[in-house]
Amino acid sequence: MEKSSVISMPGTFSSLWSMTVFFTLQTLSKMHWTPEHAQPLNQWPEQHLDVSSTTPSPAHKLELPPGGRQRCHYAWAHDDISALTASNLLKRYAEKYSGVLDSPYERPTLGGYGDAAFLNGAKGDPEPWPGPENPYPLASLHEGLPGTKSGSGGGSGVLGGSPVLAGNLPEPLYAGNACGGPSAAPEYAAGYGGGYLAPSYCSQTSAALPPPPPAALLQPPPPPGYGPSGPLYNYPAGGYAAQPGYAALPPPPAPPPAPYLTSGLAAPTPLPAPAPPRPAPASYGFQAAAAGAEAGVSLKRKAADEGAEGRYRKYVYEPAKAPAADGTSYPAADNGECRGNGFRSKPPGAAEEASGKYGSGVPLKVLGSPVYGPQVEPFEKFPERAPALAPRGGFAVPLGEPPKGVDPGALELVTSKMVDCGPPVQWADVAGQGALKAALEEELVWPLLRPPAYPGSPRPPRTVLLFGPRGAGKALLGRCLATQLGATLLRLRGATLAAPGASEGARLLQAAFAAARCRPPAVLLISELDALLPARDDGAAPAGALQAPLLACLDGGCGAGADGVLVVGTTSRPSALDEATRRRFALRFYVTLPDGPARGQILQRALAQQGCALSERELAALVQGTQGFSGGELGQLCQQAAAGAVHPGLQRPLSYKDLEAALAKVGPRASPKDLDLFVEWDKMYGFGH
Ligand SMILES: Nc1ncnc2c1ncn2[C@@H]1O[C@H](COP(=O)(O)OP(=O)(O)OP(=O)(O)O)[C@@H](O)[C@H]1O
Ligand SMILES: [Mg+2]
Repeated sequence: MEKSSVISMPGTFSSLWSMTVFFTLQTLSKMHWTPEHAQPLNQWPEQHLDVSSTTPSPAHKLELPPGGRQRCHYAWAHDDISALTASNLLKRYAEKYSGVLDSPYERPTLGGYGDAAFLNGAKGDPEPWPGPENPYPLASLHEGLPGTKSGSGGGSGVLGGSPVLAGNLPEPLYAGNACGGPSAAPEYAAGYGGGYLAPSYCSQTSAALPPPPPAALLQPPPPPGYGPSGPLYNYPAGGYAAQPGYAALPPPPAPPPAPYLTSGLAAPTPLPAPAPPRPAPASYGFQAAAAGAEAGVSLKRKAADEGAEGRYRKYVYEPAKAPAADGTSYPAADNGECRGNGFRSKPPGAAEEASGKYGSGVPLKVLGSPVYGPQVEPFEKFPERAPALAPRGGFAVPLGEPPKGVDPGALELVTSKMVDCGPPVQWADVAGQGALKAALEEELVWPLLRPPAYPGSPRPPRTVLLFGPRGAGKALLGRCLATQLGATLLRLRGATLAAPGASEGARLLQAAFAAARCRPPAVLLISELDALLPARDDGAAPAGALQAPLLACLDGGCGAGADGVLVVGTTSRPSALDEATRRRFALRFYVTLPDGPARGQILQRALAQQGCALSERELAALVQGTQGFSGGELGQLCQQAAAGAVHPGLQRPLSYKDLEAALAKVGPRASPKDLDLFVEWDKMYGFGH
């Protein structure tokens, strides 16, 4: 038997029907295709099955890709069926379906047919065919066939199936389109000759289907505002509505103050009579240093500057008080005995207890430039006091003997000239610098006063470097440290030591360290430390011959290695310190210029000393006009104003006009560049606070 052609069945028929026609056509050997076969399948019932040949006609040939065949499993006719069987089959199914074939019908829409029945032309089971799943909704079959109309014509398939079929065949077989595609089928062109090839080739549509969408399109759609064409962040135009419970959010923090601008008092309204023009201090950059220095300050320490309650309240600058009734700036000693650093009969701890630990009720002295000089007392007259004080941890050591090798004459000179007998300085006496004061107390004073936690516990630092512009209060803080430690204060000036020559300076230096060791606890305050070192910036004079003795003494070679001595070095030229010297100072803190509020406090206090009280507006204007002034320069300003107010034969109180006039003569010395260098050095070598 000649190889039969491929005969596929309409997809809209039931499997039974397909098998019937299939086998009928299959077994009618020697049948030949006639042009009648090219008629649409909906005309089949009216036509006889005049199949006389298995030779495929051009209309039977489908250009189907292999994939389509695999997926569709359409039937292949073959010739291994006997003539008898074929005859029987033909007879049987012709009888069975004669009524069907002969009856007129209406063309239903394809949507009424199931999609499982004709998935495979050879399988009529209602169960789903275990073939590959179609991940995408299939397009209409006809879109993929040659000669079909594109578009979504609403016509039914050619073999859309008759209502008779629909009624006769099992329900599940007609649940929809055989291919699972859209139920609407386009109409075919009039000349289309593939009546047999009508839309039942459901699986073949996979080849003709448009390519699957890209994977990106299969993703769930992004939320609004995140689409590729949408804006990156879809902020509502008017901002987010207040959420319940979040309505009272505070406004975002203000940006940090601009460099070199005051962050303190508000700019006052201009005064009626402006001062004569002076090199504008407002453009001065002094606040950059403060801002940079305070960038990393903890809130805890910042609270000190803001006058917060609690343990840091003691750092708050005390308001100005009038001088003592007797006119003396400092309380007279009970017995006139100088114990160094202003200590007299009462230890600082006792004074604190009497006046409240954090300064409330402290009998204030008037600050400003102290009018005292180092009060001298012979070494032998040092009072006994250390044992009487509260336990001071490692800092309280028994009196030491003068170390051997120290020149007794120099020792005598040091003790007579360098012991500071000025008044004690409390934290509250230093305006501003809250963070620095807290850092000094936490990292220096407390560890020194606290008893060692255990034998062999690390030693607290014994050296600290305070660096910053001239007059910023470095020495004042050194004095304050001595007060807090209840220590004898010995003050040295680098320039003074270097002046008499290298050998004499070295002798004095060693004697100072030795004297400090003899009277523990002691604070040795060495101002202008850079004067002892080789000049690095300007290449000028001092040969730096004192550097070696200084380093030796700092290492303990001058008897200063004892526990009871704290060395405080200050400098306004930290860049002059080489690494060896720098390393000798365990702590390095930047003493910044006073900010606006601190300037106001210093001015108030200094002016009160002069018997001058400015109005709030005048004081604010003065604070604004003294940006970049150090504490020392503010004191000079007040002194200059006071000098201007004195006329021969006329003594009048100091007024704001005098201060304005003084502003034309006294100005800040540190330039913005200097301040930037401090900030840089602090970043590199400082400890921050
Ligand atoms: N924060 C401050 N509060 C109160 N007074 C201050 C403050 N800063 C400076 N002063 C006053 O300014 C004057 C100069 O201060 P001090 O001698 O401590 O400055 P300094 O930094 O040591 O200067 P120098 O680098 O020239 O040695 C002192 O009279 C001091 O009382
Ligand atoms: Mg000083």
